[in-house]
Amino acid sequence: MTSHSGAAVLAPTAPFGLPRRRTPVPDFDFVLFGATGDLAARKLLPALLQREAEQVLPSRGRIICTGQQPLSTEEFADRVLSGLKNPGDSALERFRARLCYVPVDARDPQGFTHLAELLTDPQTVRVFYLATAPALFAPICTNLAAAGLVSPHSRVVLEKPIGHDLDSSRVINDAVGSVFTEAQIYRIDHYLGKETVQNLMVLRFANPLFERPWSAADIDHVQITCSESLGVEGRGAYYDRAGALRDMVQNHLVQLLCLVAMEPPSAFDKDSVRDEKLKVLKAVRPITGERVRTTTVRAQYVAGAIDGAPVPDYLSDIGASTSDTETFVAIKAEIDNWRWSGVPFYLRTGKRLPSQSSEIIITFRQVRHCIFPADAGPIGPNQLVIRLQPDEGISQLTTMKAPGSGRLALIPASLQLSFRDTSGARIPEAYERLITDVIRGDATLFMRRDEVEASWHWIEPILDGWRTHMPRPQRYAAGSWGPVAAIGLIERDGRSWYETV
Ligand SMILES: NC(=O)C1=CN([C@@H]2O[C@H](COP(=O)(O)OP(=O)(O)OC[C@H]3O[C@@H](n4cnc5c(N)ncnc54)[C@H](OP(=O)(O)O)[C@@H]3O)[C@@H](O)[C@H]2O)C=CC1
Ligand SMILES: O=C1O[C@H](COP(=O)(O)O)[C@@H](O)[C@H](O)[C@H]1O
Repeated sequence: MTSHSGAAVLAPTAPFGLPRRRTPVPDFDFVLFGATGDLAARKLLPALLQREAEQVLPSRGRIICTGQQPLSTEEFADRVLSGLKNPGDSALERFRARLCYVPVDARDPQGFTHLAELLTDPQTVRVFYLATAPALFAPICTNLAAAGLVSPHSRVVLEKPIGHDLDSSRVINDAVGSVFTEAQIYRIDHYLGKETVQNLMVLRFANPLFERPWSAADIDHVQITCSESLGVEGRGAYYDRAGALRDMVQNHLVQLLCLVAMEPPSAFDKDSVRDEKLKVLKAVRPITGERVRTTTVRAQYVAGAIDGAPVPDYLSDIGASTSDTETFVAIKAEIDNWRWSGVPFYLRTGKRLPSQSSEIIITFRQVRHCIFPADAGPIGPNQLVIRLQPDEGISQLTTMKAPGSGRLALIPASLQLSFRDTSGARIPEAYERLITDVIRGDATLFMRRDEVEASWHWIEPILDGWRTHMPRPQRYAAGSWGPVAAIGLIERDGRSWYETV
């Protein structure tokens, strides 16, 4: 086999991804708060429709949608269905039959009595999915409890970010925790539902080939990049209050860091995995005071171009005349434990970068002694590139002999494995898996309270340091890989950022 780049391709010998679930999805009532919002329209309802098309949903499963807007079920369904791609095979009609819309103001108990009229069977699994601003999580939970809607078979899903900082996150967790037990609370981070992110655990813990050299003894550094070419896409009001650190690093990048760095859990179950992630969070070195200057970069995009098309600056995108919100962050993180001492983890994320791509790159240490003549060419470090999106897969950068009978020449070569080509299967959207996991009651790919708070505990000193020492974000042109300072962050250590596809 050869790859599109002409390099050799690793032939797969086993199917990838976590074991396929056989447990059927039980009968359910899925109550979606924020059903008229952006997340519901772009991710949640399409994910449910896809599950419908795959005939995974039981015939007794209702999707009860709520929002403030006074819509009838028919108006809501018309609006939603017109925006969804028809998967064919009568799935759209079956899906419409499950939908129901109830106007509910999260802060007004009245609407909850209407929900109570619908939710009459306490034995049916009830999922309350809170796709609203986090400020509404507490009132929604309080009103659900007051209306008698919380049964032992109820679960609540909290969208990220949970809070704005450690204190606000604790307040929300306390309020939700006074109504639901921890086992009933599903804190979602959709990155954990991405096929390749799950595969990271399989890669590490089902392949001794990778697990054995997985430490400071053999790994030089790790890069985690989530690059977006998109801007804030109509979410300016939210984003300008959050910024890239809260929006992406506190959750998605920190979770990826944990999955790369954690010790092998004793089993693939929710608490074993979450216990190990928590240990990593406790070992990440705090970035306090002036250290933000040398270990972090924050920046905001100005006008530029992506793929030849002009792109306006951030202020025009959010319709404001001034803002100090960062749309780019780079951080050098260090983990103070036996396995990772001395191995920097470089985290980078930003909007309006050259490509929409997320990757984890593990760079191994150089050979200890080179036996080849200097004129054979350099030996680059081995790299393992885990592509989360697009074109999910793995590449291994190696050094090979250039074919031919002349003088020995060493060349870099890439062994590529594309999950799509390997399995031939459609790669599911993260929310498809996560939503059915909640209905099934599997919390393995969700965050526990202590994890979320430990992550805020690490993020908060960075926010404090920025307020004091770096109140103004640097600038970068849309379509570039961020400010020069981000390059400096890694070059100071004698390394360079890997430019993602
Ligand atoms: N959009 C995204 O890509 C992502 C979003 N998230 C998170 O998901 C959540 C929702 O985000 P998003 O969809 O973008 O937000 P939107 O602003 O698009 O939607 C907010 C939703 O909340 C509803 N709402 C607002 N106020 C009330 C109220 N008082 N009572 C009842 N419902 C209310 C709105 O209803 P109405 O329209 O009727 O007012 C609307 O359905 C946020 O926590 C966000 O951080 C997480 C990851 C990605
Ligand atoms: O949670 C969020 O994630 C998206 C990026 O998700 P992806 O699956 O497209 O990589 C980001 O655009 C958004 O700002 C953030 O809230």
